[in-house]
Amino acid sequence: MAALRVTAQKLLQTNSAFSPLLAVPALSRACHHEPNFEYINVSKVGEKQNVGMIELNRPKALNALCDGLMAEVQTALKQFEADTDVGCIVLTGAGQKAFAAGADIKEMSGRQFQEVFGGNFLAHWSHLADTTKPVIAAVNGYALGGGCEIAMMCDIIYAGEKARFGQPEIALGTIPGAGGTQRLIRAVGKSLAMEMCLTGNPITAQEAQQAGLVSKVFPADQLVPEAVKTAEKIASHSKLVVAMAKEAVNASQEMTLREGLRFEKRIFHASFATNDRREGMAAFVEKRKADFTDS
Ligand SMILES: CC(C)=CC(=O)SCCNC(=O)CCNC(=O)[C@H](O)C(C)(C)COP(=O)(O)OP(=O)(O)OC[C@H]1O[C@@H](n2cnc3c(N)ncnc32)[C@H](O)[C@@H]1OP(=O)(O)O
Repeated sequence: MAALRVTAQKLLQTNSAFSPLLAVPALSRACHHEPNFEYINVSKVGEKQNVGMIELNRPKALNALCDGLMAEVQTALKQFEADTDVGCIVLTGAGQKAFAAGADIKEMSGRQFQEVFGGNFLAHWSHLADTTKPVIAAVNGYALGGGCEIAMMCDIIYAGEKARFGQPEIALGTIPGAGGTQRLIRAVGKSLAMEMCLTGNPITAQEAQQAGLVSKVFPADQLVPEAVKTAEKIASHSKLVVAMAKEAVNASQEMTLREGLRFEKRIFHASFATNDRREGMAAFVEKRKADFTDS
């Protein structure tokens, strides 16, 4: 309990001037099992405390994604995956200047080919894309390089009005390595993806929304509360069936239309094996609210 109080105090002190968490209407609570995170803030938020919140917290380095930070994100995601109360996760950056300005260039600059190739550098980042619970990226400010890539690993991207999305690796003499070319082309099409990767120029939140990278744009101070509101809505449904829906949507990126349609239908059939499908339909017929048991 004392540790919980200290963590909550730390959360408030660290970000009291600008933390988007403070704008979340429902009480946010630091996680019970929280190890000593150095680079991120982790809490459960929402009225029912069923939304996992991960806030990248290296504001002096514009939340650059050093190895330690990415390892902590992986740990927090594993915790939320295992937490049966959590139905959705929100990933955001501390402050409004940056979601994340990319991989930590200072850390990366001395690395050699044999180290990055031999050690399969960046492989562990994909944990974010493999999460079975839905993840919403709430992007204020810069989402550049790896920052844009981790946003694209999430299932939904909401942006603040001043967000900037870009793949500026070309100016560093390298190229995106955590899905920047592949996910971008699927999200915005070849011409814009190519332009972004070859010029390094970022696009605005509004351009990203028009092109399809972002689903909604909000005033900066409303971004996280809106993301939490959506996360709460998702968390109010059956976690089992939410995972099925997420898998079906994601499958389309890797399948032909014919394969995707078959896969979707089979998952739809599978939902009939769940108690929650029975409960959801019974609740509609009986004109009452469904009481899902995630079974
Ligand atoms: C994942 C893969 C495969 C690759 C990558 O992600 S490579 C990185 C791609 N990202 C970038 O190239 C962006 C680098 N940052 C910038 O261009 C600028 O910082 C900016 C345009 C985002 C903001 O410029 P501003 O003038 O407002 O702020 P700065 O003084 O430049 O930055 C403040 C502070 O943060 C440090 N910083 C920023 N980005 C990074 C980064 N990616 N890695 C490490 N450190 C970063 C910056 O050095 C400065 O700190 P110091 O004053 O202590 O040097």
